Amino acid sequence: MKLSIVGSGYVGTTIAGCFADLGHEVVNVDIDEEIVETINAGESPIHEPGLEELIATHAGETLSATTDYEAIHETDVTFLALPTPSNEDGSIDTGYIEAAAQSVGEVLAEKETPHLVVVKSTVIPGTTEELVANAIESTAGKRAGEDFHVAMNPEFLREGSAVTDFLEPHKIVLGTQDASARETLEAVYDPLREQAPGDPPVFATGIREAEMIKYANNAFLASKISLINDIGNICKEFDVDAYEVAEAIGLDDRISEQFLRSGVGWGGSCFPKDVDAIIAAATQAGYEPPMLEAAREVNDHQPTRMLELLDGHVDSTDKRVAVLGLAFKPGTDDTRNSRAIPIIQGLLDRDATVVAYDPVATANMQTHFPDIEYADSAARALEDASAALVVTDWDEFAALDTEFESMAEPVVIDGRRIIERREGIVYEGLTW
Ligand SMILES: NC(=O)C1=CN([C@@H]2O[C@H](COP(=O)(O)OP(=O)(O)OC[C@H]3O[C@@H](n4cnc5c(N)ncnc54)[C@H](O)[C@@H]3O)[C@@H](O)[C@H]2O)C=CC1
Ligand SMILES: O=C(O)[C@H]1O[C@H](OP(=O)(O)OP(=O)(O)OC[C@H]2O[C@@H](n3ccc(=O)[nH]c3=O)[C@H](O)[C@@H]2O)[C@H](O)[C@@H](O)[C@@H]1O
Repeated sequence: MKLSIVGSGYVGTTIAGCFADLGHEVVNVDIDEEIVETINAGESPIHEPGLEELIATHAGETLSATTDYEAIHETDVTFLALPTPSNEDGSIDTGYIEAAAQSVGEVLAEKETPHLVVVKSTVIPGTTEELVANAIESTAGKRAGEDFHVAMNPEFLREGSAVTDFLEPHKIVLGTQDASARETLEAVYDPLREQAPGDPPVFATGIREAEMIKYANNAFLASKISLINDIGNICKEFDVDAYEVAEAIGLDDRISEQFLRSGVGWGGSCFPKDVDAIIAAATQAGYEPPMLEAAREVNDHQPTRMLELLDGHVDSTDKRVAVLGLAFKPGTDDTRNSRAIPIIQGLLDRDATVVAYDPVATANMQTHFPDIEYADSAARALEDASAALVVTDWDEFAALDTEFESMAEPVVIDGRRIIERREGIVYEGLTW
């Protein structure tokens, strides 16, 4: 099939490369010329394992990119993979998706053959059928459900494993309001289902349900982490190892072992944004969700607890303190909503001299904190430091050993259970 994908960021580029690899003819439409040129040169504009190879293989053949929305005219299906960032009050900013939908409508005005517009972005229930359909109608001069169709197909990939997650999904959720849209979307995913291990189930549902499923999925996972952090904090009070507890409860199929790593909490471009967005939307609708508010509160508090553990060992005023790990999780250079941000801010509030290290995320953190010191290795960050705070579970931190000997005071506060307790260091785990 011929697919156009509007927005070529983490989601848009990943699904473009994967759909091309599955045999579809794909064009990426993005307003960013540099991204477009990069894809057309056979390179990936984002760092994701396996994506560079897919783009190199298919660019110039069945994969291309353009800034010209006209390319949509030649395609059957358009995916909208636009950002839906947070407004000040936590609600989603629908400006990007509305602008893109209007541009799509301008092209559909001249198109005579059937067209399906699929929302891939994470959006509040009602956005696809109302805002997106209306925006297209306004510029196309056509009717949704008659002249063109809309659908919602949430995405569950994770950064750092985006290609594998997309090609080997736990489920494919198709939100449609009519049979023809559902059949078209099923045809888009048929090649993926044929090759994916375990024949992932297709969950056909309504558009609003599909929109909500995405928020429910992320809210549930974020809450699961907050719950294990709450339990972990209790464990710490009773000198109980929260990781032993998590391992045991994870053996119960009803709980499952995944997302039970307690520590300094969840960050990234999605969990915080999506939890905020669904709380804001629910509150506006008249229901304040106490569980989700508590999940957010626990998450906001974990960095404070980590800093309080530090205070119990060291007065960090005018002392060098190492922060190991700046990315919101290992395998990415993304620092959006990283737990390192409140940790660094808390250290600066204590007048500590912060020396930070991350294998790949230094440049991104420099935009948040241009004036702190950045080391080029964990070993250098530890030199003369009176404490080290471990914020990201990069594997290389597990290998640190004699490097701790160069610290002024060998206090290690571990927010991710990545350093082993050992002789010669004063070790504090956040929840163990
Ligand atoms: N990043 C992730 O891991 C996941 C993200 N999502 C959701 O997918 C959506 C997209 O997220 P990302 O890919 O991370 O965003 P992103 O910020 O990485 O990429 C968005 C792209 O859209 C382009 N763009 C903006 N306005 C445009 C316009 N009018 N026309 C054409 N292109 C335009 C930007 O230049 C950028 O390349 C969001 O709603 C997000 O919540 C869902 C699952 C996973
Ligand atoms: O909507 C999205 O964008 C995506 O958000 C998350 O993916 P992502 O944010 O890339 O990364 P995760 O692996 O889920 O980690 C999120 C945060 O939770 C933390 N985490 C994760 C697992 C855990 O057990 N404990 C824990 O603290 C990580 O350190 C990280 O800060 C979801 O896992 C994806 O399914 C979803 O598509």
